[in-house]
Amino acid sequence: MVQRGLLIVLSGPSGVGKGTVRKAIFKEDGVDFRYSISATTRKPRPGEVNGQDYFFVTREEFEDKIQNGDMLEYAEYVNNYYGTPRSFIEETLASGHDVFLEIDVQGALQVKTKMPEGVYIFLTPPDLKNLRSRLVGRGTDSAEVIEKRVAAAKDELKMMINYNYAVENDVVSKAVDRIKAIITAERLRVTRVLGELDN
Ligand SMILES: Nc1ncnc2c1ncn2[C@@H]1O[C@H](COP(=O)(O)OP(=O)(O)OP(=O)(O)O)[C@@H](O)[C@H]1O
Ligand SMILES: Nc1nc2c(ncn2[C@@H]2O[C@H](COP(=O)(O)O)[C@@H](O)[C@H]2O)c(=O)[nH]1
Repeated sequence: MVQRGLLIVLSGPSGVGKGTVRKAIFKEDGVDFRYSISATTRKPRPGEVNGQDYFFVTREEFEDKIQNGDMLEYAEYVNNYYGTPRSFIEETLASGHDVFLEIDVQGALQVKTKMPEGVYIFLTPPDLKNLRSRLVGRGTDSAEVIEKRVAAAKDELKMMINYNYAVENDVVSKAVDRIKAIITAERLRVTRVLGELDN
């Protein structure tokens, strides 16, 4: 029987560096995670590619997917829907591959309720001032949207307690090493629990 893959959920406020850290992890030697591409009603930013960064859909299309049960989780965040297509997660885990989700806090907590065996990692900024300057420095959002994202972050940080791990993203390479260590330990724990080392 194929051993089920590990579900890894990286979450935290917008601008903390989830995408930056995730891309750096994926470049590391020996890392073979499958990335779950989310669906969103947000408009693509310059350079974003449909089917690679997100599946960009209309509100009507997204609401149809919700109705059809196609979303493992979804959230409305700063006036747009974001969600995780269910079939990719189920099929990929069943085929024995590890799946990596990079989603907001509302969504991560929904997934944790449904799939508590996953590894839930909250990426935290050194402080809120730093978070705001990362959002400003990224240059992708209006001042109004940045204020909404920082306001959301204040509530999201309070949810850190519900995660298995908190990782500070002070320096990208350090955050990458911390997350890799967590995943190595979790994989060993899961293997042991399944009794693979009994023989
Ligand atoms: N450790 C770090 N130190 C300084 N800047 C960082 C660090 N990590 C990420 N950044 C910068 O912060 C900005 C936001 O990063 P990123 O887009 O990866 O955040 P995110 O959490 O994925 O955001 P969103 O949830 O909105 O997609 C980027 O400009 C990125 O280069
Ligand atoms: N609940 C979900 N949140 C998601 C998903 N995909 C991305 N996100 C999060 O939304 C915000 C905003 O993203 P942005 O690309 O507009 O900056 C951020 O926190 C993302 O991590 C998802 O499938 N479900």
